[in-house]
Amino acid sequence: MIGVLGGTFDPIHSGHLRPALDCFQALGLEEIRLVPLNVAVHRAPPVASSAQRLAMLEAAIAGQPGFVADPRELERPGGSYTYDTLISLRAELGGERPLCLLIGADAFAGFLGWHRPADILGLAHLVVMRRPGASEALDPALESFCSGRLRGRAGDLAETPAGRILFQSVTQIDVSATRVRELIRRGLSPRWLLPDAVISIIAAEGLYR
Ligand SMILES: Nc1ncnc2c1ncn2[C@@H]1O[C@H](COP(=O)(O)OP(=O)(O)OP(=O)(O)O)[C@@H](O)[C@H]1O
Ligand SMILES: O=C(O)c1ccc[n+]([C@@H]2O[C@H](COP(=O)([O-])O)[C@@H](O)[C@H]2O)c1
Repeated sequence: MIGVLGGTFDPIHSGHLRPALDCFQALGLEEIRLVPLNVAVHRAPPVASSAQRLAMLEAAIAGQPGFVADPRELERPGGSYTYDTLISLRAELGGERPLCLLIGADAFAGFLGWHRPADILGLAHLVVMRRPGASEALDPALESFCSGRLRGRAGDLAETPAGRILFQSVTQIDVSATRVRELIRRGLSPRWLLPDAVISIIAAEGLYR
C-alpha cells in the first residue's frame, strides 16, 4: 500500500511528520508520497514559494526510508485538486495497488466540499488522522457518506485498492503551520515544533518574518 499526504506545507512541521510516520508503521505502507500543493483551491495562497516549500519538505524527510517528496502538483498548472493528483498517481501506479490518502481530521470535516469527493474514494482509501482541536463528531452528511465505507483495521484496506475509510490514532501534536509562522513573525523560536533542517532554510531564506 502507498500513502499520500497532501498539504500546503508552509512549512512542513512535526504535526505532519510524526502522524505520517505513525500511519506508515501502523498500516505497513511501502512508501508515503508527500505532495505539496501548487495553487490552493480552498485557502489563501501559501507565503513561501513552491520551490521553498519543496526544499523544506525534502530537508525534513531526508534519510527517512519510505518518505518521498512528490512534486507532481507543483508541476501542474491551475488549481491543485486532489482528484487530479490521484488520477495522475493511478496512471503511474496502476489500478490495483491500494492507495491511502492521509488526511487530518480538520481537513476531513470539509471533505464533502472538495472537488469530486465520491470519485476520490473510487481512487483511494481515506485514512483520517485525529488532530488536537479537531472535533471527532461528524456532521450528518459526512456520517452518511462514511456509512458502509468505515473499517476498523489497517488490514481491511490492503484487501482492495480504494473505497474504505479508516480513523487512525496518531501521536497528538498540537502544532500548525500558522503557529510556526506566527512565532517567527514575533521573533520567537519555533524550535522542536519542526526539524532543525527546516528552521535553517527558513532562516537562510528570511521566511515568515
Ligand atoms: N498537528 C497535526 N496533526 C495531524 N494532522 C495534521 C496536523 N497538522 C496538519 N495536519 C494535516 O496535514 C495535512 C496538511 O496540512 P497543512 O499543510 O495545511 O498544515 P497546517 O498546519 O494545517 O497549516 P496551516 O496552519 O497553514 O493551515 C492536512 O490534512 C492536515 O489536516
Ligand atoms: O481537491 C480539493 O477539492 C481539495 C480541497 C481542499 C483541500 N484539498 C487538499 O487537502 C490537502 C490538505 O489541505 P490543507 O489546506 O490542510 O493544506 C492539500 O493537499 C489540499 O490540496 C483538496
